[in-house]
Amino acid sequence: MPAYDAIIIGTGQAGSPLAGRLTDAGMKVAIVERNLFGGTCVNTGCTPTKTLVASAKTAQMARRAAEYGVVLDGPVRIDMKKVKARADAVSGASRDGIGKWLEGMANCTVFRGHARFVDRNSVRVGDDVLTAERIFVNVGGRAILPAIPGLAEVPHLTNSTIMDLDVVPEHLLILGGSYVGLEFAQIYRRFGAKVTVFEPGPRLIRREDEDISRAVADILAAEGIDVIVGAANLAVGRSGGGIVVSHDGSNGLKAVSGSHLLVATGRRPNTDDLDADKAGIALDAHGYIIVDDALRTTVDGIWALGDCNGRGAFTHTAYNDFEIVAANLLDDDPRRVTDRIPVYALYVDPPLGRVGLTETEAKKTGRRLLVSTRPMTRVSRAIEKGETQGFMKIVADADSGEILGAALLGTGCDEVVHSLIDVMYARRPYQQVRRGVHIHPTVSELLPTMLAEFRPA
Ligand SMILES: Cc1cc2nc3c(=O)[nH]c(=O)nc-3n(C[C@H](O)[C@H](O)[C@H](O)COP(=O)(O)OP(=O)(O)OC[C@H]3O[C@@H](n4cnc5c(N)ncnc54)[C@H](O)[C@@H]3O)c2cc1C
Ligand SMILES: NC(=O)c1ccc[n+]([C@@H]2O[C@H](COP(=O)([O-])OP(=O)(O)OC[C@H]3O[C@@H](n4cnc5c(N)ncnc54)[C@H](O)[C@@H]3O)[C@@H](O)[C@H]2O)c1
Repeated sequence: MPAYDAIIIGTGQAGSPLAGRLTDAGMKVAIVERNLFGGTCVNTGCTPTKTLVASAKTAQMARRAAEYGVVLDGPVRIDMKKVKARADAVSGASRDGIGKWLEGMANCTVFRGHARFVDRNSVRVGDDVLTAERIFVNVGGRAILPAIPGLAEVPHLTNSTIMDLDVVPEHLLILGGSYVGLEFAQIYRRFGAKVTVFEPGPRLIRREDEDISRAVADILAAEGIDVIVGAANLAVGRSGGGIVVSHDGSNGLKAVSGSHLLVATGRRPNTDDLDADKAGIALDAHGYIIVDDALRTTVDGIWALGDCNGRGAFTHTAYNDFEIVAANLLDDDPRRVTDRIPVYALYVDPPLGRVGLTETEAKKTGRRLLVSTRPMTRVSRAIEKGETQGFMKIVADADSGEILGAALLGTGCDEVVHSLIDVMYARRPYQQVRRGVHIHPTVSELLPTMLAEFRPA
């Protein structure tokens, strides 16, 4: 039984950097990966999707070229094999970099295979049983396949298998109108597919404020994406050579036929095949590993990081989990999950940059609120770029001046939102940055103006 100082299960966004820190600290580490180095983000998540978003944006700008006085002879055509090759190359370089780094890391042994707990100190990988005093679980998650009638009988794609497509679907049907569904909806629409999104909820991206949902729906509708919200009793089946999605609409049963089906209905943690119970690790009702504020599981000497602990669902939260665990373990620095402010972006174009509470959530706190909004049609840089869709909204506490949250939907807003993120981390009231002079012409230059224009909510 090879004995290690630490075992890491999974080479996602937390596991690999943790291997680096632990070996630097002199520990002998085993890291186990059952599939591709780098996990979801690198192989089937952020990296390939944002590469596809870039191809889709280029196609869209090429279609709009004449508006900018740029002459392109002939219609825009998509070479999907090249689009895929570009995404594969970007992902591949990242994956190979991580693989080489781990395999060349002094004091680190890489095991390729599926890890299962044997007990609280040991893990089986194939014929090997590894033991260690410390075990770090970074197993991530995968797409949920919901219990929709007919789904098991029809060919369907997930965020993983859609990466293998090297043709543009004639008509892409998408179940789920949230991050995964909407990013792929716009990507494939811009590649020339007909796209229909089915969302059982009353609106798209339901966690956001209604005005944001509406604005995103308008942006997608303007590009010809069909969105069906309130789609009840969804069922799928075959129709000729294709697939049909049926749902109860306002006037009875409706059916839409398409060539491909993408399931984008949420994710589940990879804990069902981990034998976590053999180590005594407690899971919640959805299979997430229960952790405390320092990411310790219910078993001494076992930590859970990244998507599998249910405390975050993004690459930056998984990486921050690594920072928290390393700080507590190696630096005597009591970093906590609750120090983290929720931040994320939705990469439709224009993107939605988000930080903190939504306006709806802020209202529920009972605080007196200030709100400032500005349409992108009143942002010079957006006008100059010819990208005036969307609007920006900032919410603050009227008494303390604390910025509580922001939803910035507009060109460049995945970057612009970081000005506000930094003020929130610095725990400064908005008055301290309201008079800051930002660079003209940028979208960011309107943030001080918006802070000066706060009105009671
Ligand atoms: C389509 C899509 C787009 C996304 N875009 C973004 C984005 O733009 N920005 C963002 O911040 N987030 C994005 N995300 C989310 C982001 O990808 C995840 O939050 C992040 O990858 C989670 O990292 P992780 O380290 O928790 O797990 P993962 O990256 O999933 O890594 C887990 C690893 O563990 C391995 N593993 C699992 N079980 C075992 C086992 N028993 N034995 C051995 N190995 C095992 C897996 O093979 C995998 O390599 C996206 C997700 C999807 C699906
Ligand atoms: N830009 C980003 O950072 C980014 C991009 C993609 C994914 N992600 C991560 O991936 C996670 C998963 O994203 P997601 O969009 O798959 O899940 P989600 O949980 O955000 O949304 C799932 C959607 O599917 C709908 N749904 C549920 N059951 C359904 C059914 N049976 N039929 C049709 N629709 C159904 C839900 O109402 C919801 O709108 C996110 O939480 C996010 O953390 C992040």
